[in-house]
Amino acid sequence: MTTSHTSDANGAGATDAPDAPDARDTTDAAVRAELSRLRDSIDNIDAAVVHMLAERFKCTQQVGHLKANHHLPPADPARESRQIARLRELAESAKLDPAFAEKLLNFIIAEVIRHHETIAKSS
Ligand SMILES: O=C(O)C(=O)C[C@]1(C(=O)O)C=C[C@@H](O)C=C1
Repeated sequence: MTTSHTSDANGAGATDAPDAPDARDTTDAAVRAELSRLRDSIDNIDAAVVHMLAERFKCTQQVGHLKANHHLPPADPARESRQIARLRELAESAKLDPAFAEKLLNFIIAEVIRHHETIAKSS
């Protein structure tokens, strides 16, 4: 930003020469740097989530084959209840919304059950 401002959140800019960098330029640069730093961490976390999910699905694929081979049902609601109770507790102690943790686990498990059903049909 190279023009002067009549006012801004810092109260800066009103007395700047038209083409001089003002306080808002400095703030913008600092905010952009902070945003970029945080986004780098978010990208790393998203990558870790994808890798962890890929590992989880590798395990559940094996469970799917085991269940199909032994004529076990794809879903195990009692196991799910224990997982949800455990995850809600973990979420609470990690200051994550337990309802969100439960929704996320249910979303993942629904996909796993779909995979199990596909495996069972094809075996
Ligand atoms: O543990 C099992 O029996 C699974 O099939 C895995 C899993 C899960 O994704 O965690 C999926 C479906 C079941 O209803 C319960 C749990």
